[in-house]
Amino acid sequence: MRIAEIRLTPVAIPDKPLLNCKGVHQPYALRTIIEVVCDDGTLGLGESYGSSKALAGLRKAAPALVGLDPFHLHELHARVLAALPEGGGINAKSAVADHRLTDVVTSAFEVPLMDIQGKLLGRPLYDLLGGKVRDRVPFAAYLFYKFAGHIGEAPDEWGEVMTPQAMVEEARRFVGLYGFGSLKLKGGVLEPALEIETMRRLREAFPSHPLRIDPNGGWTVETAIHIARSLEGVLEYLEDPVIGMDAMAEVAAATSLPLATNMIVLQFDQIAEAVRKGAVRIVLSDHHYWGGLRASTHLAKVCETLGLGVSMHSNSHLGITLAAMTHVAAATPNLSYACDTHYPWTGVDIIEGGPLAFDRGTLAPPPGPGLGVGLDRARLAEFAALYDTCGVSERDDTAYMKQFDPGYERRVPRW
Ligand SMILES: O=C([O-])C(=O)C[C@H](O)[C@@H](O)C(=O)[O-]
Ligand SMILES: [Mg+2]
Repeated sequence: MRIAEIRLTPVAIPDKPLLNCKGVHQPYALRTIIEVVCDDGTLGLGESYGSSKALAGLRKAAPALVGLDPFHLHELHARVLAALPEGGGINAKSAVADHRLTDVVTSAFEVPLMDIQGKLLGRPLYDLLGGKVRDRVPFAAYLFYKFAGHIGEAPDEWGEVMTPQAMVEEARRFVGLYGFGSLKLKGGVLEPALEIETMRRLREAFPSHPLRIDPNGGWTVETAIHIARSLEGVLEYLEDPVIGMDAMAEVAAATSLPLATNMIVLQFDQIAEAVRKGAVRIVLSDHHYWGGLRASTHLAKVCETLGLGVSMHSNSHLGITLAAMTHVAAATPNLSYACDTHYPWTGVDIIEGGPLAFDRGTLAPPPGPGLGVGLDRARLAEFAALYDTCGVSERDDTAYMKQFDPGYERRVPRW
């Protein structure tokens, strides 16, 4: 059995005006849907980034994969490396760490190949990753400060969330709708005193929910140490308070709070330095840039060996990604925290049966075979058409923020 055809479909999906330290989410988030078809007709599905660099890499590597045996994942990686000798990162504007293009492309195709393997074997994908160690995977509510609505549009159903009290209401709604048992706040948006107050109010309103905050490196070392000390005993972990390995190590040395990251440890060769410097105690995995589902389980094993915790990162995404995250999380014994997900903010999907439904903040991996999700071709065509017409061709939170506030400047650290 060989790969006969690969189809790549960039899509745009509606997003909300969610704030972070670099600006605000545009009205559409971009993704690429990947279909790998074998010569017997078996179809594997995948989902990856929609940035132009990621898409160009996927398009360049795809022809080199025709003829590949879907079980030969080492050969997949070798062919991707050969097809993309220029390497590089995937983000147009990355000032700091970036995701390695060859890992992103390998991962984007590894998921559909494993979907195919599962279908051929008649087994759910988690069985190809060692079997599930949990029936349901816990996810965290991903809380964002937000504007009421997009430019030129009426307020959305979540309305404006720009104060600590409004954030408590957002959290209540998330927990009421989806049952999430952990809360993550995207920080670095309001001045530090207000974000400390937000976390304290969340603690009062949700006394037993683990809490975390992630300003994406939006604070100076001084600000981060002040905030960390103010929130000791309140947070389960503090994610990427500052930018850079040395700055993270400085903050880590000054607080009892464990630091987590998806910004300074993005590749296997960055783990040793982080451990040597004591910069992080928790690494966020993400199969889209760590090199795939198997690489995510390898990362978890390395973390176990080094005494590091494992959590899971997300970006705005659809159900193929969520299914893949759930399979790998179900098969990761030392996943020590609820996984991040942006999924509820998206609210639409291109998978059959519509969006996957959380129950008490958890998801069971779709039963398979493979990923256990199918494509709704009408919805795929709809969001592919939106990609062509929506006017967003690259994520740029800062440029969109300038439309709300012409004087806005991108500053990291901001506070
Ligand atoms: O944990 C993280 O750093 C993220 O989820 C990255 C995302 O890009 C987030 O900052 C966002 O959606 O604004
Ligand atoms: Mg993060």
